[in-house]
Amino acid sequence: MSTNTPTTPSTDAESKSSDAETTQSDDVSDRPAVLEADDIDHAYGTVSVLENVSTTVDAGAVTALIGPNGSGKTTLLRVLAGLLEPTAGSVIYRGDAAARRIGYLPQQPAFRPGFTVLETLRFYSSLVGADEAETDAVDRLETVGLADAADRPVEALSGGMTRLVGIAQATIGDPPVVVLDEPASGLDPGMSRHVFEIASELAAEGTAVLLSSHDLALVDRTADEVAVLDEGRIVRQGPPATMRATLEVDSLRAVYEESVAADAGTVRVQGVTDE
Ligand SMILES: Nc1ncnc2c1ncn2[C@@H]1O[C@H](COP(=O)(O)OP(=O)(O)OP(=O)(O)O)[C@@H](O)[C@H]1O
Repeated sequence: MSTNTPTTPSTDAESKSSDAETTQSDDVSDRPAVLEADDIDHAYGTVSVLENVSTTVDAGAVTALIGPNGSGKTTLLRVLAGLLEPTAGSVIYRGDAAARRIGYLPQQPAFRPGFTVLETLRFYSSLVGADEAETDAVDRLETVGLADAADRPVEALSGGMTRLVGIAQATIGDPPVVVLDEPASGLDPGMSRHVFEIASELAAEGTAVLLSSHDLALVDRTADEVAVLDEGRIVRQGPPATMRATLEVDSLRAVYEESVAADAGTVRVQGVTDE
């Protein structure tokens, strides 16, 4: 990911965390941009939510958006995923031709009641023309650890299980870009780690994975690139190790605290909170 906002230089050595469990990719040099966003603004009515965001989302990498509540992460993800038209600027897809270019997990996934988990995923597989819709659906369920829930009606799932079905749904058709809005929200610690591992595995296979998260420890360990969003602007971006080194701090949490203006305990509401 690159932006026209403050950036930090990256080197291969710096991009690798010393954490033994890190899954960050080794090589940052040959990741082609799959999505290219240029000078994005977005406003809901008169409320400006994104300003001058220019960035790329790269193949073979996990890119994480972090930022306070209301800073514009969901809005930016939806613009990049092509689900929301920006008020100004453009998003260009530069990936390969694909039946499904972008898979998307919404912040609050919901599925039509009355069908089982397997039927639901089979339906999504058939939409993207998967020849082996049944096998594909079963594989996705196994990947997210939900094979035992295959025959359960979707309305009988817990919140965390529904999110896992959403993640499975987002990867159907092997889209070159997978956008996950807070994929670990509501998941227990083990499943949160598992979901980030899935993101890493997708990136290792060449997928451009873009996610948002408030779990800074998992982001620190997993993401190849991080963009810090504050009040609709990317205020810092780069590999987490580079950001830590630049600011001479030992955690992404400290980078975050140095980068955002929000006071703990107060949500800055764009269009309402005074500058
Ligand atoms: N449909 C909408 N109409 C008007 N304002 C909206 C709409 N959706 C979002 N907003 C406003 O846009 C701003 C950014 O919201 P967004 O959901 O993108 O933030 P976020 O960073 O994803 O927040 P969170 O971490 O709480 O999920 C907020 O001030 C929000 O109230």
